[in-house]
Order: sequence, then C-alpha cells, then structure tokens
Amino acid sequence: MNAFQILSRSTGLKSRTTRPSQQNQVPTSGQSINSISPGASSGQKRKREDDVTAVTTASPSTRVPLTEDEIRQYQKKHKIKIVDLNRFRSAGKTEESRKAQKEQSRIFPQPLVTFDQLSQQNANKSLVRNVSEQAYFQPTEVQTATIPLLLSSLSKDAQEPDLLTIAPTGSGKTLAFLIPLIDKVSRSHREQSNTTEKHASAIVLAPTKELVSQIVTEGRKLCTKTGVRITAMRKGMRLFGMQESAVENEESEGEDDEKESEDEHSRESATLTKADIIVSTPLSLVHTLCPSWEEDETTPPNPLPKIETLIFDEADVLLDPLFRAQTLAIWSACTSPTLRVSMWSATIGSNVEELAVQKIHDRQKSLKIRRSDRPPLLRTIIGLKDISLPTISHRLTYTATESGKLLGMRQLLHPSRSGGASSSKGGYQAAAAPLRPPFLVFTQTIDRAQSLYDELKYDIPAPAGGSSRIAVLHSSLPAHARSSIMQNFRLGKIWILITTDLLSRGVDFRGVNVVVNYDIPNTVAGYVHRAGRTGRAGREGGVCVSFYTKEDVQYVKGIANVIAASEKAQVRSDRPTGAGDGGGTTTTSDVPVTANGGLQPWLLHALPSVSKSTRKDLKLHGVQSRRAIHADDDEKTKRMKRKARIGTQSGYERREVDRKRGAIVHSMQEKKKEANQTADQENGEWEGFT
Ligand SMILES: Nc1ncnc2c1ncn2[C@@H]1O[C@H](COP(=O)(O)OP(=O)(O)OP(=O)(O)O)[C@@H](O)[C@H]1O
Repeated sequence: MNAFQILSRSTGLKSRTTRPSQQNQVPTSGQSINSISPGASSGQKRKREDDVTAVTTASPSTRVPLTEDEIRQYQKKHKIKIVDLNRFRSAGKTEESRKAQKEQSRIFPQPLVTFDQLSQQNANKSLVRNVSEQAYFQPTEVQTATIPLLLSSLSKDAQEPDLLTIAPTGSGKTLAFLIPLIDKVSRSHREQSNTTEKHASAIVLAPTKELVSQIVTEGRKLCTKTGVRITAMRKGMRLFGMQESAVENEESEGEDDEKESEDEHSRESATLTKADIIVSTPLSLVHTLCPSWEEDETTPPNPLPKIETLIFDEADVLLDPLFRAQTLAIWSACTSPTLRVSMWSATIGSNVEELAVQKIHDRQKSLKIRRSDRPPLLRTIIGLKDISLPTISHRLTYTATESGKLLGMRQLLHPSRSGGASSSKGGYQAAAAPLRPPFLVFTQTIDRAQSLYDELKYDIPAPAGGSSRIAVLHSSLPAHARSSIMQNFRLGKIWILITTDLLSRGVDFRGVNVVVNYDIPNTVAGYVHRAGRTGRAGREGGVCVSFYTKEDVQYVKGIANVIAASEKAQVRSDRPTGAGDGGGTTTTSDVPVTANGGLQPWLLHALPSVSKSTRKDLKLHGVQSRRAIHADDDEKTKRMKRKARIGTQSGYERREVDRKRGAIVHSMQEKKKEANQTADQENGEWEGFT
C-alpha cells in the first residue's frame, strides 16, 4: 500500500491510488491476517474457512451470495456477532435459557467483503470512488459487518435498523457509519430532486470538539462530488426556521475543519445551514435548540422533525450522566417517526445498552409507531468486549510515589541516561529498544497536565527542537490553540503531547507510539480508550505505559484485568516479542511479566478487588489526592493534595518561587502606578496651546 496515501489521510493532502497486493488481509490486522480475531491467522485454518475466504475474496463479477452456513463461518473467523435485541430481550431468566435465546437471536446478513461490492449494489458512484481514492480497499471487521446492515442500497427489502455497535478502538467505526449515511443522504437527494428545499437530515453527536472536527474532515473527503454536505455545528448556526437570505455556504470540500474552528468566534450571526449532515457536541447543539438551556434544563428544545438519522459516536460517554441530559434532549427533539439511531463505541456497558434500548422503545410508544412498522433493533459486537487491541503491549509500572512517576516519565524520555535499554530488571525483555516518540501522556486534571508540562518543557535538548517538541492540550485553551496543537502533533512537529481525558476518545493520531497513563484513568473503559490511541488500524508496536503509586493500588485491579484479558486474546506468534517494548528501566519497579511479556497471574490475585462504591467514587472524582485543592478542604486533605502536586521542587522552594513571583508582580504594579501618577502630573501641568 502506498505509504503516502496512508500518512496523508488525516492531513487533507491529495493521494494517488495504488491497490494493495494482498486483497484478503483485513486492515485492522497489522502484520497478521486478522489480529482482532485471535487464532484466525495461526496458519491452522480449517479447510472450511479456506473455502469461505476463497468465496468472499472472489472478484466482484464472480461473487455469489454466501449461504447462511458460510456467513456463520465468516462471522466466527472475524469474531463478529450480530444479535436482534428485540428477540433477545424476551429471553428467559435462567442462564441457560438466556444462552439458548442469545444463539437464536443471532442473525447472519451478507457481509461486505470488499469495497468493490458497494458499486455492485448501486451505492453512490462518487462515494465509492472517494473510498477508493482514500486508499481504503478492504473493509475492516466492523465495516464488513455493519455497512450492509445500514446501507439503504443494499437493504432494499430489509428495513434499516436501529443499531448498537461495539468494536475495538481504531477499527474504523467512523467510516462504518459515514459510508451508509452519505449514501442514504445522496439517495434522498435523488428521490427529492424536484424540491428546492434544503435542510439537514442527519446529526452525528460526538463528545469533544476535536472529535467533531475529525469526523467532519473524514466526512468531507467521502462527500466529494456526491452532492452531500457535512459541517460542524457552530455558534449562531440554525438548522431550520430562518430566512433563506441568511443561508451559509458550506461548500468547502477538502478543507480541514480544524482551521475552521479558529474563526468560530467571528461568525456570530445566525445563519441557516444548507448542510445535510451536522456534526456537533451535545452542548453546542442543545444551546442552539434551546437557548435557555443553561438556566433551565427542562425546557423542551425546538423540534427537529426533518432529522432522519441520529448517530452517537462514543455513545457510552454521550449517555453518561455528564452528557446524558443534553443527549436525550436532542434525541427527543428528533420527532420524525422514521428516525434511525445508531450508537458506536469500543465500550458500551450493559447499563448504557439498557438505557438506549429503553429510550428507543419509549420513543416508539410515545410516537404511536405500530409494532409492525418498528425497525429491527440490532447489536453488533466485534471481538471481545472491554479488552484492548491485540496490537498494543501494556506495562504497569509501580512508582510508589508521585515523585517516582516524574522520575519514571523522565526515564521514558531519556532511556539512555539509565542505561535501561538493555536492562532486564523487573521483567523487561533483555536488549529491548527504548520507546520512541510520539508520546501521548494523560493526567487526571487540567492543572496536573499544565504542571507536568511546566516540569518537562525543557527536557528536550535544543538541538532536537527543545520546548517546541512538547505541548499541553486541555479544554481551558482557546479553540484556535487547541486546533493548532492538534495539527502540529499530527504533522510530527510535537513529539510529546500532555493532555487530559479530552483526547482519550475517538481522536485518531495515526503514528502515536506510546500512550503514558501518568495518572491512572478513572474507569476501565477509560483505560481501553486511552490505550487505543496507539495501535490504530492494525499498526503494530504501540505501547501503553501506566504508572501507579501506593495510593492507586486499590484501584488498578480493573486495569490489570483488561491487560491480562487483552494479552490472553493476543496472537503471540504474530507479535515479535519486545517490539517497541522495554527501555528506560528505573528505580521504579515494573510489574513482573511472563516470558512472553504478559502480566504475572500472581499480581492479579494480589491486587485487591475494587468495590462498587470505590469504582463510582473514582469515576466521578478521580484519585482524591490529585483533585484540585478546595477552600473547604480540611488541613490534612490540603496537605495530602499539595504533596501529590507534580514537581521536583520542595514545598519551601515552591513558596520561595511564589514569593519572588509576587514581589515581581508587586514591583511592576508599583512602577505602573508611579508612571500613571507622573503622566497625571504632566497632564496637569500642560496648559495646551493657547
Ligand atoms: N478500511 C480501512 N482500511 C484501512 N484503514 C482504515 C479503514 N477504515 C478505517 N481506517 C483507518 O483506521 C483509523 C482508525 O479509524 P477510526 O478513527 O474510525 O477508528 P474508531 O474505530 O472510530 O476508533 P475509536 O474507537 O478510537 O474512536 C483511521 O486512521 C482510518 O483512516
């Protein structure tokens, strides 16, 4: 595959198309045939599977539909499970009856084995060309499974379903929902060719501006010459109900939306968008639909009766209490009886699934949609739930204290200083290579991200670019600063990006080699998503390093379980042991690993289980000592929090620095005051020309 095409996908540069030689290799598979489905590439494929591969990779003109038995084999090979939730929900109470019911609820639709099948099925020609021009040749597992379910051109007889999809990080979910969406919108354009009215017909919700911007960028590339327009929701933008004179021109194909957010503030006037697909964070959209939202969250938002498709990217976050009220308000505003909803994430817990299913059913009842008219409700799971990608290596590093973490971080940045590259201490592979940037470093709070940045910004030597190579990104920064940092990290100008959970989900930085959990994540799902910023699209060699202190011991069992489960699912024979692993062994103590790099079982047993209430507290507030200091904290808590602050300076040194800084500010204020007084006096003496 042409490396330029791959590297330029997120940068807006034009690429030329060259076909890959190995057609039946799934893109998420890295160097192996299919790493998402462990065992699939072990070289011991059953004869039957060979037959399926032969059938499914035959040229488009010779391809015949697969029999149900062949689809079963195909789904098994690619670890795809599609279940009809309406049938499954009526399952009995006992474990056995649920299992039997689950099996009966499975469905076996034709998979989309190659993107060539799209043109055969009468999908929008420009869309098919755009997919190919972006050098997407072979669908990933999630695309194979879900595109045929959603693509209106493929399912003339079948009704488009409501869909929940759980697929690993970096497995191509964005394309999986954008392709059918763009095709659906272009189809409706064709059907309504005689109407002049233009209006938005689809909404994609995502939790952060960064993700919104990324989806729009990807969407614009796929929309080229299809007549479909996609845009990010902006301040002052209207979806319906304004005069046509205020219509905004959204036709800026190929333009990177990150740049667009720079002049977000200059576009204050209300404009009616002509875009078909609106991508937004819940808050931006809810503010437009319900201007008094901040004062009263119960005010019903303005209805959006023309929205036919609603997509939740990172659905579990959007339905989490943090965003839930806004998301549900938007969902309720979409009053079309033919609305279809799809939800996507690498982690959708059963509580979120319950909530989503309940909401879908309640809505159908309240709109009085007859049972016979209700669409199917499907759930697709790719691989195993709640595990990390097999292409990622994990390291849990015990640092005992906060200062141990800083030391550990510095040793990651400068592995040669400790001679760690060849060390085997603590269970590292002997002679393993040091970890190479780009690094994405996560902290618990904005303050801690900023402090870590202040501490490390002079750690990169000047000849290597100095402090320009390191940056901090969080939600307190203005939109233009955020997008320029994102751009520079993507372009490789920034090597170490320190951030909060703002970038833990959905954001696709192609080349991230190392994810560092400087502070442990608040949830297990958080770990899966943070780790998933590396090893994307089947890229091998990504490493996720997590530091933990004495205080964290009570929380890390969940993370250790994910690591153990991910390593179990790994196809070890396909992974060069120690690839990108090791480096920088330290005075910190690395969790013992087995000969092939896995977590020692005794550690799992030794770590204490995490109670439900502890889990809840951690999720809501993070580790206590790393929270911000509040005025009403007692002295002991304040002391504990001060002690946990990031920095090599002692309390005395910090106070000295604060005192000096205060003195400088005071003296500057004094000088300014004096200057003003002098000016006043001079003004007073000046009599002017008489
Ligand atoms: N069929 C494909 N062939 C090759 N690369 C692909 C294909 N589909 C998607 N990709 C690439 O895979 C990368 C990850 O895709 P995407 O961001 O959609 O993942 P995701 O599943 O949404 O991840 P996350 O759960 O982290 O949001 C992107 O760089 C994308 O360009």
